[in-house]
Amino acid sequence: MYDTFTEIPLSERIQRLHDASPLLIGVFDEHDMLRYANPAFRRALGLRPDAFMTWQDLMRLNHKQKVGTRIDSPDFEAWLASARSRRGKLPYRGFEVDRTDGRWHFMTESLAPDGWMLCVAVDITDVRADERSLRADRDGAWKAARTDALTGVSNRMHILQLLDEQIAQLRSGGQPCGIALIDLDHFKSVNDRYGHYGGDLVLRDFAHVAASTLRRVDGFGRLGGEEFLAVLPGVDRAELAAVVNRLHEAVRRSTPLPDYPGFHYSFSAGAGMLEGGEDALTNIRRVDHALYEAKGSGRDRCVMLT
Ligand SMILES: Nc1nc2c(ncn2[C@@H]2O[C@H](COP(=O)(O)OP(=O)(O)OP(=O)(O)O)[C@@H](O)[C@H]2O)c(=O)[nH]1
Repeated sequence: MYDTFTEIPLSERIQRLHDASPLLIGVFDEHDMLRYANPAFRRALGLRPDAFMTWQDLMRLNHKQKVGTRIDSPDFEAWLASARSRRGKLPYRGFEVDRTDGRWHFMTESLAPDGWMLCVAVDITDVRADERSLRADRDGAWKAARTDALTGVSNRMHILQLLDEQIAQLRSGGQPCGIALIDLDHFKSVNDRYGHYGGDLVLRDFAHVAASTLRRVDGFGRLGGEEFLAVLPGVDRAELAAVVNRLHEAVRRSTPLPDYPGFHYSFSAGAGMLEGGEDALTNIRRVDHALYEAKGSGRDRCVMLT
């Protein structure tokens, strides 16, 4: 398509506007890999013109080089897990971002049904600065209310809320959704042998491994104790089984206790497709039966509901 006055192709005109704009414009694919970023986006996040990476690696780079997004948390992995638990879960959201150079951005995320995401941010450093600390406190409280303090993933309330949203989607004719109820095996003996602190390290490791294995659109939260729930929109039974299988393999490779490099742990899972005709707790009860069966038949396995 051509601009009628100047004969410049519209796509090129849009490209030039992006290149010159102080707006940060970035596009991530369904695997959260950066696929497009305009120069302002690259400058703000300290990215070279030819660099493409996942959002997680981008945040790692920002944290290491102290550029771009300000990440003050002493536990970077917990910060990452917490940020991921909210990232790309809604069709649209906007939030304020604090940068290491003292500037502030209002970042928006627009999600397409296929998982691609458009991120556009505007500099708001000079706007309503007086109320910023108030807003930051409010946002901090909002996040804390949805985050599991030990592992950084969604807490019980937040993951059940994500589950409710998927049930509502299903009821309005939306995509299918898989769920997996996961329980670490023999966790009491992990605590007995390595102490409560050792047990906590294992819980954090599992949350980290799961967050790295699942997709951005997936929900993942700790229901309590050593029990977790994964919510996987858009998968069928075979894909659901493959995801849990990948998680099993990743956990088998993991060595969460630095003082005991030979220590490994496992989990059992019950998994199935979400039923739109049932509420969240009834759905969880169904996969809980499968989890019980997985425990009873030897652990370190997943039982899929038919
Ligand atoms: N370290 C630590 N332990 C916890 C936490 N929450 C719950 N636990 C412990 O997790 C253990 C769960 O034990 P059980 O429910 O008996 O199950 P299990 O030993 O994992 O055995 P199976 O589930 O049958 O494989 C208990 O010892 C709890 O004290 C926590 O936040 N940190």
